[in-house]
Order: sequence, then C-alpha cells, then structure tokens
Amino acid sequence: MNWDDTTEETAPERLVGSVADREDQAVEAALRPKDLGEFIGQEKVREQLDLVLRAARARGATADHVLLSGAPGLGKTTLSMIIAAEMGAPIRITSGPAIQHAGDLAAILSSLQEGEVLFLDEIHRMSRPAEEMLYMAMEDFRVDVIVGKGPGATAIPLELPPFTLVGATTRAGLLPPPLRDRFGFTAHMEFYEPAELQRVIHRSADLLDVEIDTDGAAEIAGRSRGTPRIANRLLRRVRDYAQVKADGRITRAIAEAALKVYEVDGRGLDRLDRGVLEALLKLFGGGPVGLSTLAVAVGEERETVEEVAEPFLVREGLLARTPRGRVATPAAWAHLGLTPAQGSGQQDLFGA
Ligand SMILES: Nc1ncnc2c1ncn2[C@@H]1O[C@H](COP(=O)(O)OP(=O)(O)OP(=O)(O)O)[C@@H](O)[C@H]1O
Ligand SMILES: [Mg+2]
Repeated sequence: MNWDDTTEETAPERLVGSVADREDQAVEAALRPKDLGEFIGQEKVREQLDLVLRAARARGATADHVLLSGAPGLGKTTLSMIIAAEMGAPIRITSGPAIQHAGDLAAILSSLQEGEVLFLDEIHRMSRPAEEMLYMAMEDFRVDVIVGKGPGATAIPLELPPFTLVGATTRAGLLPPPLRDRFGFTAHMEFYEPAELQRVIHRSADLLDVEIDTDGAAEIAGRSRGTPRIANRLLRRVRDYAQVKADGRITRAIAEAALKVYEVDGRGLDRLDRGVLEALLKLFGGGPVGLSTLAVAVGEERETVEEVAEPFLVREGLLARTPRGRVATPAAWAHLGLTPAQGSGQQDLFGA
C-alpha cells in the first residue's frame, strides 16, 4: 500500500487523527520504547536495522545513514531515538522546516560530535540549498561554508566528523532521488496489525498503571487504524471512562461503552467518516458521485472529505475513487448494515 497519496492531515482535535496533538506530545516521550527489543511489530524493519547497527558496532564505525518513511504515528521518531541508543550515541533533533537556510544546516553539522545521530524530521520539507549542502555532508562528511557576498564570496571547505543522519518522512515520494540514494538503509514503516497494536496497548497500560484485560486491549486495537499513536490515545480516553464510570479496569464492555461515547466505531471510523459513507450510500445509492456533491451532502469542505475522511476509507476498502466519482464498496454497505438497492449501479460496478 502506498500512503503517499493518502496523506492524512487530520485536525488535531480528532480522536482518531494520526497527527500528534498537544496531549500526545506531552505523554509520548514516556511511552516510547527505548531499544529495538522493546519496539513492537515492524519485524522486517527491526531485523534489517538490527543487522545494520550490529555490524557498525562490530566495526567500531558510525552507522550508515537511515531513512525512515511511513505515515504519521507509526514510530519514526521513536526509531530514530532507538538508533542513537543502540549505537550509544547522542542524538540531535531538528526538522526540515526548521532548516530554511543552508547556513542553519552548516551550523548544526559543524557542531556534531563524532558518531552523533542527527535526526532530521520531515526531511522532505527542507529548502533546496540546504538539501544540496546535505548531499555533500552525507557523502563526504564535508561542507562548503560560503564566506562573504557577491563576487568576493569564497567557499571554505569544512571537514565534518562522521555522523549518522536519520531522516524521517511521511512522503518518501517527494524526496529527490539524489537525496534518497545517499541513505545506506531505508525503512518503510507499515501500518500495524491489530495483534501488534494489542501488544502496544498492554505495554502502554503497564506504563500508565492502568489495568486492562486481553479483550479490552483487543477492542481498542481494532479501532486504532493501524497506528500506535491512535492506540495510545484511545487507551487514555477509555481509561478516563473506566475511572469515572467503573472501577478503573478496562474490559471489552468498558472499551465499547467508552468509544461509543467518543463515536469511534468498531472499525475505527469516527462521525465524519461515517457521515461520508452514509451520505454516499443513502443519498447516492453507493455512487458514483462527484467529490463536490458528496461534500455538500455531508456539509463539509471538499478538502476535508478528500484529505481527512477518504484516505482511511480507501485504505479500509470501504470507498473507491473512480474516474466517474466516489463509489462505495460492498464492504461499506455491510459495515453500515445496509443493503444496496436493486439497479443502483452497484451491481455492475462490483459484479455482485
Ligand atoms: N513499534 C512501537 N511499539 C510501541 N510503541 C510505539 C511503536 N511505534 C510507535 N509507538 C508509540 O506511538 C507514538 C508515536 O510514535 P512516533 O512519535 O515515533 O511516530 P512518528 O512516526 O514519528 O509520527 P510523526 O510522523 O507524526 O512524527 C509514540 O508515543 C510511541 O510510544
Ligand atoms: Mg515523529
């Protein structure tokens, strides 16, 4: 699955949004796994990264540059910190948008210690000149610092200590190939399986001192949209409910009741997602219908429907974007417990 065309720029107050909100930012540090052994799921990435880091350690060398790509909330920042921890190296954290001038990058690079990990978040949002400086820094551990202006400007080469660049991006497709090619190892992070999210939830519950049983964790996991950040957020909301309405213990019944209050359904759809599906099914017989018409019907902006609701519906196989318009899949009818009307056009589309 390619999430490059399904960016989910969710509003921060959305309970099932994948972008970190204020509360996430405040509590996430405490919930981050500290080493590869504690990092749940992403088996391939873990195995490959383990080899890369072990080999570097055995050689007494600095690890190769690593690119982490994947949707928000899947563990890129977490993994960057784990890389530094596994290498016993300090980590410096910055981001593409924070580096607008090549000089900003030169200042950071020239102050790195040998073996240090430089975490560059949102690396696809760096400015062009900074990007070009980074090419040379990654390849030759050298930058040219420009001194002066105009015809008298001179480039002074500056040697850098070997360092490990860890770049993170939600949009690997936007990285220029010369930059992508300079990473020794690229990890593509996938959405998590419910069983993996269940382990994430048990681990977080332990750290937060919350009692939860297997079914309770399974129920939350199934509604977490493949994303550990959402799993942790739903866990906190269910914990609140369990505290106020019960004895604090999370069971399946408690999780169901709590997430009903928050309008997150059994598959992780919220009110907006369901509103879009319902309009598509009930008003347009399952489609095809144009995006603008659908947006008017749910009383939302076109962009909100397209960028906030649709990516997850498409990923879940509930909605398809076709040249003729938006179409509900048979799974959408089943999810809302509705039956497609005869001659609605759904039969020819899906051959049912
Ligand atoms: N594999 C994992 N095991 C356990 N917890 C995880 C895992 N991956 C992520 N988490 C938890 O999910 C939260 C979000 O992870 P993280 O901040 O690393 O995501 P991200 O990919 O950097 O997101 P963004 O794209 O928004 O920066 C963290 O609090 C972390 O504890
Ligand atoms: Mg991050």
